[in-house]
Amino acid sequence: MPEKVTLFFDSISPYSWFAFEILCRYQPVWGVEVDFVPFLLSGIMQASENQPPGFNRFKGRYMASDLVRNGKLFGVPLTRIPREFPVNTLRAQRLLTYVKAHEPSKLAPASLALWRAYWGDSNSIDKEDVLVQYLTPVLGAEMTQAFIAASFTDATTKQKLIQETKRATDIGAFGAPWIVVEREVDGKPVVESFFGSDRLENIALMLGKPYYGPNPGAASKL
Ligand SMILES: N[C@@H](CCC(=O)N[C@@H](CS)C(=O)NCC(=O)O)C(=O)O
Repeated sequence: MPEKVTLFFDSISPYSWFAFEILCRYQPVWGVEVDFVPFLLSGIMQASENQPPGFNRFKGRYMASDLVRNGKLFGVPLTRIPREFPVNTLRAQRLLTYVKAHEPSKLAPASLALWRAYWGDSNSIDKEDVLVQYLTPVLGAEMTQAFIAASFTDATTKQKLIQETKRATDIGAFGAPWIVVEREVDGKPVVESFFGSDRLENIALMLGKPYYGPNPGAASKL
């Protein structure tokens, strides 16, 4: 059984952005299979009877500075809590689900573009013109228009997003990023879940892989 890391994410979640970036950097270092899976955090919150941390004003205030500090630590251009927060990411997550199904190699750049739009540039990703602006450099103008139109109406995409959200709930997810690590120990499959972008070091330890901090490329040049 090959080692596999599955990252469930929603573009509303800035901590998912950190984990996604770091996992992209470590995938070639660790040589493990990585699967990025768009899900719907609002569905996870509902199913797990949890609440986004920002709903508590003390946690919300702390998060605002924690996020900017972590952006610097991880080398991710998160600048501030977006002007319009939260936004509904149903359209964005359906669109990423559609991209994964039809143009899988574009999932990572498309996801990163949406985080940059919302958490970097404070542009609301529930707006079609924002999706067009940020995805055109990734998919090209024609494909962007076609994918946006199709993903909003396609029944398979709608079902897939529901299924993936349910799959994460069934594994025990209560937040994002939700990271599932599959490996074999003594010939038996072992599956473990991790919550948060601050668990990459634990994952490295579990997989018996090196961890050089959030930017392995920079560390190797030291
Ligand atoms: N300590 C985690 C925090 C991650 C986090 O707060 N994620 C939010 C979404 S952006 C969440 O789902 N929170 C649920 C909870 O705190 O129970 C990290 O550094 O990544």
